[in-house]
Amino acid sequence: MSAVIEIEGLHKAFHSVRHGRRVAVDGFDLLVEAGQIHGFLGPNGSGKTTTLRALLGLVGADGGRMSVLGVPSPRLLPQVAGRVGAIVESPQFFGNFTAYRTLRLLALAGGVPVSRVDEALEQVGLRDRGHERVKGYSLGMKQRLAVASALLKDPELLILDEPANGLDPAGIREMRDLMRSLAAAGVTVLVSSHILGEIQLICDHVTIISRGRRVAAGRVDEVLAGFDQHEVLVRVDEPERAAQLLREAGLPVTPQPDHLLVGQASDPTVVSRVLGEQGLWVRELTPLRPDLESVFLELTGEGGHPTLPRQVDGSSAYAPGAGDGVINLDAGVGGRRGGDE
Ligand SMILES: Nc1ncnc2c1ncn2[C@@H]1O[C@H](COP(=O)(O)OP(=O)(O)OP(=O)(O)O)[C@@H](O)[C@H]1O
Repeated sequence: MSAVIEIEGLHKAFHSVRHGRRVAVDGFDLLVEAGQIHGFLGPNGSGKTTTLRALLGLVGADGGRMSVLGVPSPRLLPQVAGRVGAIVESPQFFGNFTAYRTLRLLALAGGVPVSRVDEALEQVGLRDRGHERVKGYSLGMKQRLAVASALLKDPELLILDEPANGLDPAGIREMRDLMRSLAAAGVTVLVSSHILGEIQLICDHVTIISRGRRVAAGRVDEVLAGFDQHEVLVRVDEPERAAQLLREAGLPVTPQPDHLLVGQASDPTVVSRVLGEQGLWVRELTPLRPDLESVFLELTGEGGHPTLPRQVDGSSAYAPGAGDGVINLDAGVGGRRGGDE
């Protein structure tokens, strides 16, 4: 896999008379490889937009190394700009123009064949409505028009900053389908968001940023596996007796009001066997898998974990240093490893 975006050690601080110096991005790393739909996740104000703006030369970085499609960015970005589509700042469209006219103007200005206009409208599902005025468009349609404007040059890489922002569930689903179809067509997509369910549904890889630093990166399933406690939820008629039997079998049990949480149950049949052998039959046995939301909340310290962000990393290219509160997951290996907390 070739690197499409590489960021190493990006630093950016803003200075203002009122707030003084504010560090927005603090030694951040990002690796996006060809063919990925890569989710860039972080809470509000964690540095996502600043990172993307710095990558594209819309704001100057204070330090770090960045490249896009193999060339140093932003210095040599113009060399590959024709292969990159990006929507980092919401484009404003003239309400009285149709989508077709809008894109035609952009195509002419950008030296793109006008024949691409219909194709781009088709790609975002606006072909049938392309001759309507933009002011009559829904927010979702405007977002899709924005994506169409980035697709005009038929890019290899598409960078989208919060494309689902402000969309209703139907609009979010349209955006998701659009990204999937682009990825199927071979476009590498980097999409920032704080809508975690969306990212989990669309993206194969993820990088999580918190307070300007990367706290997790890798394949979504590997990042999630690093947080799998192998817990199962058990419902049974005699919970107290069941808890005692399970503890005697060496399994940690946390009683809840209407069920038991049993840890270290990577093989849930152990639980049913221990209980069944004593005549206790389970009514429900559900393995609990972490989702991106719970992992995100834990990593970004927004879920009641006041500890410093830890790092989960499925990418060998940026194996974090030892002894810095890091969890390092080798590609393809689940489970927690390395220095934890
Ligand atoms: N032009 C600017 N001047 C001063 N501070 C800024 C500027 N742009 C961003 N910041 C600050 O940098 C930090 C990171 O902001 P950034 O917009 O990159 O975060 P974000 O992750 O994109 O957030 P959101 O999801 O809310 O868009 C914030 O504290 C923000 O206030």
